[in-house]
Amino acid sequence: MSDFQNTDQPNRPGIVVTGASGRMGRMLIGQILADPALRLVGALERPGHDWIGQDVGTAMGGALAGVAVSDDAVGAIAQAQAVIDFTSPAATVAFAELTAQARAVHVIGTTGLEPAHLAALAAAARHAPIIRAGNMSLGVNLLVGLTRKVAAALGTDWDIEVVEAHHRHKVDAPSGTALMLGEAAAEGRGAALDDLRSPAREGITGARAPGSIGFSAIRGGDVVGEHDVIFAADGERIVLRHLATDRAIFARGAIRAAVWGQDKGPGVYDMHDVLGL
Ligand SMILES: NC(=O)C1=CN([C@@H]2O[C@H](COP(=O)(O)OP(=O)(O)OC[C@H]3O[C@@H](n4cnc5c(N)ncnc54)[C@H](OP(=O)(O)O)[C@@H]3O)[C@@H](O)[C@H]2O)C=CC1
Ligand SMILES: O=C(O)C1=N[C@H](C(=O)O)C[C@H](O)C1
Repeated sequence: MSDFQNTDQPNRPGIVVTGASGRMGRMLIGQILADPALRLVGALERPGHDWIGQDVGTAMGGALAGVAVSDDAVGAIAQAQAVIDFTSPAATVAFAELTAQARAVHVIGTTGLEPAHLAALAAAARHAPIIRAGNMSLGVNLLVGLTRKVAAALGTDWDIEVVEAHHRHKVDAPSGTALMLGEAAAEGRGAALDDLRSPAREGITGARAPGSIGFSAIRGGDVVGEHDVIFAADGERIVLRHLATDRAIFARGAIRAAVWGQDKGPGVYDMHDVLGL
C-alpha cells in the first residue's frame, strides 16, 4: 500500500476532476477510479471539447467509468465534496467561486498564479477549504524544508540558484515548484522572495547581487519535472535535487489532500498541512 493511501474515511468523498483530458486530469481520474475509497462524480472540460458527452473511462481508452465528461461546471461541482483542479489560472479562479458556493474542498495544483488570482482564491477560501501547492509530491515538500534549513545555516557568501527542467508543453516559468523552493530559501534567510529574487538574466546583466536568489528554466521533450537548489560558494557547492519521473506522485498527493480536507474549515492550506511536515 502506498504511503499516500487513505482508506479510513467512512464516507467516500465525491470528487470532480477539472481539465479531465489533460496530463494531470487523466492521471487523477485513473487513480480515483482505481481506489474503492473514492468516488468520481464529475469530469469537466471546456465547452466544445471533443470528450464532452463521452464516458470519461472510455474517452481515456479504458473501461466504462459511468461518468460523462461535461462542460457544466455549476451542475458538477454542486454534487462534489472535493474538486481537484490542475488547469489554468483563469479557470482555477472560476472553479474556486463555484467550489466555495458548494462548500467543497478545492485542491489546486495549477501554477502560474499571479497576485490577482491569489487574491480571488483567498476570497473563496473564506467559505471553504482550499489546499494549494505548486507541487503535491512528498519528495518536493520534504525538499522545501531542507532548502529552508540549508539556507538558514549558510551566509550570503553562498549564492542560491534554483534550476528547473520541464517538458516542452509547460507554459509558465519559473515553475511553481521552483518558486516554492525559492520562497523556502528566502525564508531561511529571514526575507521574502520578492526582496531577494534576481531578475531574469539576458545580455549584460552585471555581476550577481550578493544574497540574491536566481532562477533558470529548461524546457524540452517529456521531462516530468526536475529541480535543483544550488548553494554555491568559493571552492564548494551543495546541490539539493528532486527528480520526478512519474506524474502519479502529484496525483497521489492531490487525492490525499482532497480526503484530508474533508473535515477542515474554510482557509488556505498547503501540502505541509496535509502531510503534517
Ligand atoms: N502542483 C503540482 O503538483 C502540479 C502542477 N501542475 C500544474 O497543473 C496545470 C496543468 O498541467 P497539465 O495537466 O500538465 O496541463 P494540460 O494542458 O495537459 O491540462 C490542463 C487541462 O485543463 C484544461 N482547461 C484549461 N482551461 C479550462 C477551462 N476553463 N475549463 C475546463 N478545462 C480547462 C485544458 O483544456 P484545453 O487543452 O482545452 O486547454 C487541459 O485539458 C499546470 O499549471 C501545471 O503547472 C502539473 C503537475 C503537477
Ligand atoms: O507543469 C508541470 O508539468 C509541472 N508543474 C508543476 C510546477 O510548475 O512546478 C509541478 C511539476 O514540476 C510538474
